[in-house]
Amino acid sequence: MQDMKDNKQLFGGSVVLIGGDWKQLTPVVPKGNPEAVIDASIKKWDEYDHCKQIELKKNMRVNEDEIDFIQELKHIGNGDTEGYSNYIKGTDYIKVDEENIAKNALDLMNFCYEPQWLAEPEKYAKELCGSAILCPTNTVVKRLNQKVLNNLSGRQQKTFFARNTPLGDQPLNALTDNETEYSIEAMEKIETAGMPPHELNLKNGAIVMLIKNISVNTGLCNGTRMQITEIFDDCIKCKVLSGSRSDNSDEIFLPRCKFEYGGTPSEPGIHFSRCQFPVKLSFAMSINKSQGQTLQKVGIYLRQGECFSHGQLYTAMSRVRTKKSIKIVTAVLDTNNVKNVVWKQLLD
Ligand SMILES: Nc1ncnc2c1ncn2[C@@H]1O[C@H](COP(=O)(O)OP(=O)(O)OP(=O)(O)O)[C@@H](O)[C@H]1O
Repeated sequence: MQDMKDNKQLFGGSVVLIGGDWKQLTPVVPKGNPEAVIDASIKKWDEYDHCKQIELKKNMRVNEDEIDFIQELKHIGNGDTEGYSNYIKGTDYIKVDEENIAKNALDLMNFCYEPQWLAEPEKYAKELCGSAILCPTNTVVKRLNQKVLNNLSGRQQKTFFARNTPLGDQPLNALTDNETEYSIEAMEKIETAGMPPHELNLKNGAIVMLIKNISVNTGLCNGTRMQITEIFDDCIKCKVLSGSRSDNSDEIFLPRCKFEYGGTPSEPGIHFSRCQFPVKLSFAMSINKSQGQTLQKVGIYLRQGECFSHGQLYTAMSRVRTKKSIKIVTAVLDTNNVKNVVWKQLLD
């Protein structure tokens, strides 16, 4: 901006509006400890002192009559130990109210995805799309997605295996047999948030998330939720259910796309390209991926691991409009306590 406007002031003298919520998740720093994450915050930017902060005070997502829930979300987001009776003194745990507890994954699944919705997924597309199971890590997300998919009745089911091709100097055929086997296996095992899996299980009626910006202007962007309506060998047909195209339930055809992995310090190991449909199952998703979404029901699954990073619990709980739209499976059976990580340096 400075170059374009030939002006050495910050942003070339233009007014720039940056929006965000300090209580929500931070940018991801691969393998970063809390100090590294805090260091990556905009608060550590040299020019941060030049920014004027304007506070938006009203929660527009939560229903206006949910006064206690609005207050509770503030307490959780700010990590308040005072004035919030659900805080367990001397710890970073809070007690979840009984009405928001689910006993296990099955309970949670039945809450988020009612059996009748799974039996007639096309009829209940909006309902299925309005729900999500959220977890702190992607490994658990994958397992839960498969569980819901198994319970979904769909007339067509297909598994698509990606084509993984090594990039860089050494082609696979230059390696010995053992090395080739190892390299192929290594590529197939790699899963990241920004790339579809090597093995993609799809079914008619399944809820998936687009993981590539196809056309931002027309609402087909990373994070758009859709329902699979037809599966072909070389493309999939999907109904768009979230974002600007959701009102007219547009249907689109998606071909396979190329994704690239490696070649950067945050993506160690083999450098390769993966050719796969640009979607991931999205009955369950990571809390990070849910940031920005508004949902009708949220199931938070913590049995395989508590929230471990700043703002995860707050982000997960603040996706919905009412408190009764949340159920949580806590880390330990018969305990209602969940960990709430808040790094105060990131707050105001
Ligand atoms: N001006 C408004 N009038 C009515 N409702 C609004 C308005 N702005 C936002 N909302 C409601 O709040 C919800 C969240 O809005 P939006 O996604 O723009 O907020 P956000 O700041 O990006 O939220 P978050 O960061 O928590 O995801 C919307 O789905 C909508 O229901």
